[in-house]
Amino acid sequence: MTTRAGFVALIGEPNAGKSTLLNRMVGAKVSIVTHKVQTTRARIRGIAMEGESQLVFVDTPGLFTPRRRLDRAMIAAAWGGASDADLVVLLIEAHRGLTEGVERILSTLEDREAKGVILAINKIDRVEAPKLLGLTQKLNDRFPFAETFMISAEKGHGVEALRKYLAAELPEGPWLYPEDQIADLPTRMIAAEITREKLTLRLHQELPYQLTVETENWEEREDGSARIDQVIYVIRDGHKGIVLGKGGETIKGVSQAAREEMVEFLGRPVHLFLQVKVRPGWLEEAARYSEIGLDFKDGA
Ligand SMILES: Nc1nc2c(ncn2[C@@H]2O[C@H](COP(=O)(O)OP(=O)(O)OP(=O)(O)O)[C@@H](O)[C@H]2O)c(=O)[nH]1
Repeated sequence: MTTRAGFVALIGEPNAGKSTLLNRMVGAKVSIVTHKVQTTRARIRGIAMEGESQLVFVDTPGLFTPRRRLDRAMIAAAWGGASDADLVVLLIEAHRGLTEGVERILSTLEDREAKGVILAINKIDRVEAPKLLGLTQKLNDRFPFAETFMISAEKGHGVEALRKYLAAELPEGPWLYPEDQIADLPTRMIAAEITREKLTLRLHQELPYQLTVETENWEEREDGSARIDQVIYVIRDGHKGIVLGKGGETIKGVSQAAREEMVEFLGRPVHLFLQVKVRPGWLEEAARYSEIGLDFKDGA
């Protein structure tokens, strides 16, 4: 039996549908979908098994024009992730086509002499077939993609075919993560991710970009419940206020929503304790960068 395994980087403009696609791909055989699981190579977003292949999806933050130092580090990490990956999938939006942003990404791919890049045209539910064919032609004239897929990450169209293709293209080799390790979910990380998601939902654009959630303590209680202590780290005092909200309203809401989801996920009662702490200087702390899997040798 030949096993295959490798890293797959999903790249694309913000809003292209990377998270949606990732969730689809990881699908029922979910292992981990979290920003918080790290390796020395890149941040792992999820692992999918397809036949005898293990696909490890690595994170690439949205590609945009970097302003701050951390942003630049993020971009470097994104590209680091892409160049480290065995396969790179460029996700673009069918109705937006070859935008300036996509053009920039293609130029970068050219500069880096990226080979075997797979094109996935997403949101095909939003355009008519003739337009789609024209776009496919245009993009393939612009860049030598190894393969083109037309998908709707949201509706699930074409996702299975893409996943099967990726699985077959991965290099032969042993699985990177033992099956039992995948099954044994890093629940702490998932719990942190749940809280982060609730913060995102509640704060929208206000969400401090450099916010992290960590599960600091997890205690199994005799009555079958779990006590989970988490810290929301922000980089400056002002952010603390945003997360807490007026009279603590925001954090209360977040805590309640997160707790409910954790109860559902764990199938037992949860006592959730959230704290907001300022970790100043985080931005400029090089050590932190490497800890969160960021590599800023290019450009930062
Ligand atoms: N119509 C349609 N909408 C989609 C499809 N896939 C994703 N979307 C929507 O597009 C939006 C962006 O999707 P995300 O998965 O968050 O995009 P992303 O690339 O991860 O975004 P960033 O995190 O900003 O980089 C969401 O509102 C999705 O529901 C699709 O196939 N069709």
